[in-house]
Amino acid sequence: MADPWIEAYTFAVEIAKKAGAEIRKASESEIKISTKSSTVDLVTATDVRVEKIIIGALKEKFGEDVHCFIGEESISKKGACILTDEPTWIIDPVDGTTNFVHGFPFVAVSIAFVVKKELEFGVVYSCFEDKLYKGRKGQGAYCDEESIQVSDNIDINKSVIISEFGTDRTPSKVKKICSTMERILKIPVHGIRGTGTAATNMCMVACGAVEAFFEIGIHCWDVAAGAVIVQEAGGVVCDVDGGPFDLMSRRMMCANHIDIANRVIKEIEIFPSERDDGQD
Ligand SMILES: O=P(O)(O)O[C@H]1[C@H](O)[C@@H](O)[C@H](O)[C@@H](O)[C@@H]1O
Ligand SMILES: [Mg+2]
Repeated sequence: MADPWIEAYTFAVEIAKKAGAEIRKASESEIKISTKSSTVDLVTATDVRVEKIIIGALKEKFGEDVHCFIGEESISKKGACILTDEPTWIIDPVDGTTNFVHGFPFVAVSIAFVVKKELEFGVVYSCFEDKLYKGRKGQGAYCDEESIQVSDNIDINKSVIISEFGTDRTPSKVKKICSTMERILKIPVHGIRGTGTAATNMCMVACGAVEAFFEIGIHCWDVAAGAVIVQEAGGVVCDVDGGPFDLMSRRMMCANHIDIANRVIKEIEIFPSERDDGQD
C-alpha cells in the first residue's frame, strides 16, 4: 500500500531545514528574551517567529483546517494540549532555547506527525551542526541520508547516560534530580552527558553515541519526533517507571536496549509533574 503520509514527511524535512536556517540567521543579531513558567524557562522572539513560519507553511501546503497543531509557543499561551485522533503536527521550533540564547551550539527544530494518537514520523534538525535526523514508522531512522542504529552495548558499566536538569527549580525536585544523577554515577557508568535539547539527546541515543536518555518535566513537543527516531533506530522508549511511553505525561526514558533502560530506571527518583493534557 502506498504511504499516505510520504508527502507530509518529505515536506517536514524541507520545512525543518528552512526553520533551522532562520534560527542560524537570527543568532547573528540581538536576541530578544522573555521567560515563561520560571525565570530560567526562556523564550525568544525567534521561537515565536519560527513556529509561525512552520505552522504557516504546513497550513499553506495541506490546507488551513486539514490538520491539528500542537506547537510549543502557541500552546503555552492557551494551556493544556489535547491530542485527538486527527492528524496532528507536534512542533518545537527551537528546542534548546537556553543554548540558543547563550550561543551553545546545540539547537534543534523538532517536528513530529501523529495520527490516531500514534507517531507516524519525526524530524529533528540540529541546525548549528547542520544534521538532519528523521524516522518514519516502519521505515528506519536516518542522519542525513545515512541509516542510524542504537548502540549494541548492553553493559551498563560501559554506558554513557544523558539526563537534564530542566527548567523547574523547585528545591525538592532539584534534590531528586541530583540524587538520581549521583546514583547513576555510582553504578558506575562511563559518564553522564546532556546537550541541553531533548530532541538532540534522543538523536544521540538513536545514533549510538550514548545508551540512554531520560527526563521528567519535558513536554510532548520536546520528545515526540525523537521518540520515532529512537524506535526506528532499534531502541526503546518508555516511561521513567518502565511502563508504556505516554506522550502527554512529561516523563520519558529512551535507551538502546530494555535492559539498559531498566537498570537506569532502578536509580530514578521520580517526582510529580503536571501532564501536558491537564489530566490527573
Ligand atoms: O528549549 P526548550 O524547547 O524549552 O526545551 C528544553 C526543555 O525546556 C528543558 O526542560 C529540557 O531540559 C531541555 O532538554 C529541552 O529540550
Ligand atoms: Mg523543547
